[in-house]
Amino acid sequence: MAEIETALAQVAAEMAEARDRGSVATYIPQLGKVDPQRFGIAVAMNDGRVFAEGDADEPFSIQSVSKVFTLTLALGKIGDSLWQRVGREPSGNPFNSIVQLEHEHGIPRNPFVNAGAIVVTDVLLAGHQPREAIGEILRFVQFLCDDDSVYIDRSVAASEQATGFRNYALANYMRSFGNLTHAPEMALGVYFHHCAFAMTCRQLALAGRYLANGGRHSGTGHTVISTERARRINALMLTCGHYDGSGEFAFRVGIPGKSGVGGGILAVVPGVASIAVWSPGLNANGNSKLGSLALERLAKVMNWSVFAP
Ligand SMILES: NC(=O)CC[C@H](N)C(=O)O
Repeated sequence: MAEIETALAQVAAEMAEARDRGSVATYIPQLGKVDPQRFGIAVAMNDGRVFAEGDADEPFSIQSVSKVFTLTLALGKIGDSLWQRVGREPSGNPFNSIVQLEHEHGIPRNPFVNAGAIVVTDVLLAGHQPREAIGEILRFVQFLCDDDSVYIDRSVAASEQATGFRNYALANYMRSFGNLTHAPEMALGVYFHHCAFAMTCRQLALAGRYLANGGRHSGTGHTVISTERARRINALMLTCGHYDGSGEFAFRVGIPGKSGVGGGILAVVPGVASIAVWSPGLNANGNSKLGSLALERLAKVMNWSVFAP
């Protein structure tokens, strides 16, 4: 097995050479301004060591990677009753698709497509004002990575609030089936803000440690969630974390991962490490092109896979 430092340096050097870097998301205007040449990667090992390469200390918009943290909080809040409102199957459709919702009576396929994540956010909003719910999610993420400097990029949230017509459609549609308990603009206000969290690869890798460590915060030893739930969130990340590219990611990389249209991916090697990678250019499924490739290379040289002995 390769040394992690050497492997990371090799992967970063290879990515720096890459010509085809995908295209940055422009449907959220603010994300379209990010430099596609950026690349960062950080690995937080369960033994406490952290390794990083490239732009690993530059904050980026985590977007849908935040759905892992909101799912964790919602399961903590209402437990398995969440599954009455959200499914656990891959969708085989783009992240912002509306087509299945009609056939499936407003129950989204899984918590990682937009519709599912909006329901999860609706759960977190119960009993709170939107700003309190946003604060709770932010504090949770800051606690996970042990770093109060994680912040909300308000220009990204405002950009999406002004242009997120599909998400308004999804929320209104689910509300018509009774699967949204708050006004769509309230649930979406919280959703757009947690998608707009700005984090570095280092912070994100640290925040994901509990998933690599059986639900325990490996810094403090606190139980974040039960071991069983950590295992299940990892299973959902593997099957649904890359939308209609989830099968390909499992095939090529072989570990659970959750992508975001900001170009970030959080990936988990259960029992070993939490990895965050960032490259803003996306492939056709809206997942980071070089981020996926970097994880494929790293997993291969390190022999990291949930399918290998
Ligand atoms: N895949 C993503 O990262 C999508 C998140 C984005 N905020 C949206 O709702 O469109």
